[in-house]
Amino acid sequence: MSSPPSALDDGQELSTQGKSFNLTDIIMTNHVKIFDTTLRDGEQAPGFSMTSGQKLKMAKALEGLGVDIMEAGFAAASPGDFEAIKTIATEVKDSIVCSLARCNEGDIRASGEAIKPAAKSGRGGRIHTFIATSPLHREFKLKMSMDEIVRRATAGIELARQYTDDVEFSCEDAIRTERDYLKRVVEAAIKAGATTINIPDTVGYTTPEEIQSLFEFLASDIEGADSVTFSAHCHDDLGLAVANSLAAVRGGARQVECALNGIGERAGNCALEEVAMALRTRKDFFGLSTQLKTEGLYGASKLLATITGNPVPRNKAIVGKNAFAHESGIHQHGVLANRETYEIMKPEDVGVSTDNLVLGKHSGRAALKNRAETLGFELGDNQLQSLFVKFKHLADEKKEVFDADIEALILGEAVGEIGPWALESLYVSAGSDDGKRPVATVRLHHEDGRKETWSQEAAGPVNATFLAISHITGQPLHLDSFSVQSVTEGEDAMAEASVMVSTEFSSYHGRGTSTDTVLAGARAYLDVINRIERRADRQKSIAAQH
Ligand SMILES: CC(=O)SCCNC(=O)CCNC(=O)[C@H](O)C(C)(C)COP(=O)(O)OP(=O)(O)OC[C@H]1O[C@@H](n2cnc3c(N)ncnc32)[C@H](O)[C@@H]1OP(=O)(O)O
Ligand SMILES: CC(C)C(=O)C(=O)O
Repeated sequence: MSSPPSALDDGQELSTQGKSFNLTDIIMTNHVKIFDTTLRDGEQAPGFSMTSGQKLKMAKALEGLGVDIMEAGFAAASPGDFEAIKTIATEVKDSIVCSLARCNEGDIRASGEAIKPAAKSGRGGRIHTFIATSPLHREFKLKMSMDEIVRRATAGIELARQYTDDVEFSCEDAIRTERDYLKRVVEAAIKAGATTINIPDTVGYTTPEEIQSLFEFLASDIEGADSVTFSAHCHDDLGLAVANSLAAVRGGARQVECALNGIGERAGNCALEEVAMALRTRKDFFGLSTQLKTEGLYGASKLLATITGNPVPRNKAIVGKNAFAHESGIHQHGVLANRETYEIMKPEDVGVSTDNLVLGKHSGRAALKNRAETLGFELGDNQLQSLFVKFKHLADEKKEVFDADIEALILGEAVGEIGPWALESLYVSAGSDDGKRPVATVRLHHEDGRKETWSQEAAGPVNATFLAISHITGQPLHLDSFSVQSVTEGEDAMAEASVMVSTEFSSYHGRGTSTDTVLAGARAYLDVINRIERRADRQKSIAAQH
């Protein structure tokens, strides 16, 4: 198979506006800087705002990922954002911390003050100042002439340079700006001292070919181009943000602005995890690297989803639950033979665990046998066939078949129903605002005849219920997740609760259903405890046999 042409093939001739030049002569570095804007453009989207503490937590995760620059906020936006940037600039050691500012004195001074802790420590902080340049924004939004915008940009950059040597300038809505005028603004910005020139596709309007040619034009036609880093900032209104960012890089951009999970204004920004893994996976094509520790991508993405309360869609590239999951028999068969049949990246390279064949109704014998073996069961052909029949029946009823379900099938048990513990009654008092905490009274009975009741107070009714169950069973569990979803429609909808728990040795998933959500939760929690106890019993009897 012949390899695809690299973006940086030696001697690649580019033609822009009738001129010819060699891109490798102009772009000396193969390092693409990752400028993360999760905490600024990402946070400014509805439903994604974070407290200062949450921003710091995310900032630490981004630092751990190895982003070159993190835009921590917009210092003039609010006292809270100012303080958050200042704290991040104090705490973050390995990434450059940046604040956004309009081209006006107040914003730039606020940004300069906010990043001072980073500047003082010698690491340096960045001020990112911007002004719109397109005709629409000039006429209707800013109501400024072309000359006035150039004056504002120049003055803003000069002021920013009094605080830091690291000044980024953005021509907002650059894509819809006349090329001649864009050239004029960018040249003025470079003369005024900007060290990074960002070309935003503010409204997600461009196409890969168009943006690549624009960056080639900048690299070849702008005076002072070789003294600055060109940067792309693409929005996803047409679903092209990642493709456009990669095309910009092919055109000469050496900084990509992006956000985890692709969050950002409207449809979002270029997704950090996607652009980073595209550069890594297709290094043969792009010939470029980032300094990201991509193994942290999945964890950082999950942290962001948890902090903002916005789950990552299952089918999201790189970090979605399905990104490395295979349910179809033919795919599973291929992956078991050689992962590369259906995987272009290693799950562990983005921090996803490798045990990810999802068993469901489309799965085949190969995957079932493999999972049974992973769980420690060697099956003969007849046993596998009989298990497969039971498994298919179960998969028709359940969306996903978990390890514990398979264990139960192999051992001939009904799924999620059999003890040793059974819930006899649950009574919960909650909802008053008279200062009393919710109380759950739980009565369980064990198959050995024991019956026990316990009342527990806690911050919430579900928490109180779980604590009471743990008290009776002697199983204090650490929850990985608890969720409830409606599985039928109408006022008496059936709720399905799902509980995930990790112990030292394994993960357990329990389910419970009821029209009462707290009762569904109690059943799911008890389901987990029963699974743990049954497994322990099994292991004891296996040990006794040997
Ligand atoms: C493409 C982007 O993502 S840009 C970043 C967008 N992010 C944000 O806006 C979040 C933070 N913003 C805020 O908190 C507020 O908008 C503030 C505090 C910055 C300003 O609030 P206000 O003073 O009430 O102004 P308001 O938001 O109503 O309007 C923006 C003003 O800035 C002006 N302006 C907009 N961009 C720029 C710029 N780059 N440089 C100079 N002035 C600008 C507008 O012309 C308008 O001026 P006017 O008040 O004289 O009409
Ligand atoms: C401030 C700039 C970079 C921006 O967010 C945009 O144009 O989308």
